[in-house]
Amino acid sequence: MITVGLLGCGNIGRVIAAGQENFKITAVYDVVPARVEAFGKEFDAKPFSDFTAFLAEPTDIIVEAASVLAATEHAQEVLEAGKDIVIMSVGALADIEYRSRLIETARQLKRKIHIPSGAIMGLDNISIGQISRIDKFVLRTTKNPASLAREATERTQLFSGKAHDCVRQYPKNTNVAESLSIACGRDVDVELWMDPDEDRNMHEIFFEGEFGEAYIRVRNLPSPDNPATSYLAALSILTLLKNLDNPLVIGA
Ligand SMILES: NC(=O)C1=CN([C@@H]2O[C@H](COP(=O)(O)OP(=O)(O)OC[C@H]3O[C@@H](n4cnc5c(N)ncnc54)[C@H](OP(=O)(O)O)[C@@H]3O)[C@@H](O)[C@H]2O)C=CC1
Ligand SMILES: O=C([O-])CC(=O)C(=O)O
Repeated sequence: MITVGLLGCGNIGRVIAAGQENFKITAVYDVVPARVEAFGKEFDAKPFSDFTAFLAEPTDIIVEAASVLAATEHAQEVLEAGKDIVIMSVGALADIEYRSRLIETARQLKRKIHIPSGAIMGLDNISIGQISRIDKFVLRTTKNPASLAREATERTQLFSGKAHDCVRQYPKNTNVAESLSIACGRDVDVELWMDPDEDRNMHEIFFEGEFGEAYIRVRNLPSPDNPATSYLAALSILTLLKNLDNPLVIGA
């Protein structure tokens, strides 16, 4: 049985904990002590408010489902402690120097950094961008203003530019832009819109290159506990965890 240390006892953490089968969350950590205590009690995991003690607990893998700040602060020490990590707050990897350091540490220590597909589809074959010519890559994300903690009476563009800049400005809403950039091997173009008539978290991907062209549209239901996060993102990381010990690897 794979043992998991969960960093972040929020919306995604709860979906993962409720779906445990071939893995067991044995240790949990969060910035909110009362939350981590209650979570530990509910899911029979040891609660920690001190990160060093959390990391020292024997676990096979740490799952970060907290924030870009948490991933930035802790991913390196997780790898240095000899553990694999799953990073949900992929925006942390927009810092190229930091990303390179993490990858180098993982390579030296023979550890893995897993990035779930999250709130999008198609990440598998978008990786062909690493070996093949790409002529156009645009991610257009549209959310209800409430999901962005804003108000608007009409469709409004919030951002147009590169993924790295977008995820820095909207770290709770555009991690997918960074996942796509890593998969495709370039800082992709991003548009972020808020639309009061859209009740879903919509991600449209326009992809053209040597292979031909693709258009992917995902209209996600928001998570019940956090409208900024699509429910698909929680399902995605849960699926990744369930397949960690599966010898059959599917997809690019
Ligand atoms: N890759 C992808 O496709 C997607 C990624 N995400 C990202 O996944 C992450 C988790 O999402 P979700 O579960 O919905 O978020 P929630 O806000 O519901 O839960 C996150 C939990 O982690 C806590 N937390 C935040 N910062 C830290 C820290 N530095 N150390 C310890 N605990 C911390 C939060 O506390 P507090 O409430 O006090 O902040 C909260 O309890 C987010 O970063 C989100 O942006 C979301 C959707 C898609
Ligand atoms: O959940 C989503 O739809 C996307 C999201 O918030 C992110 O990429 O951070």
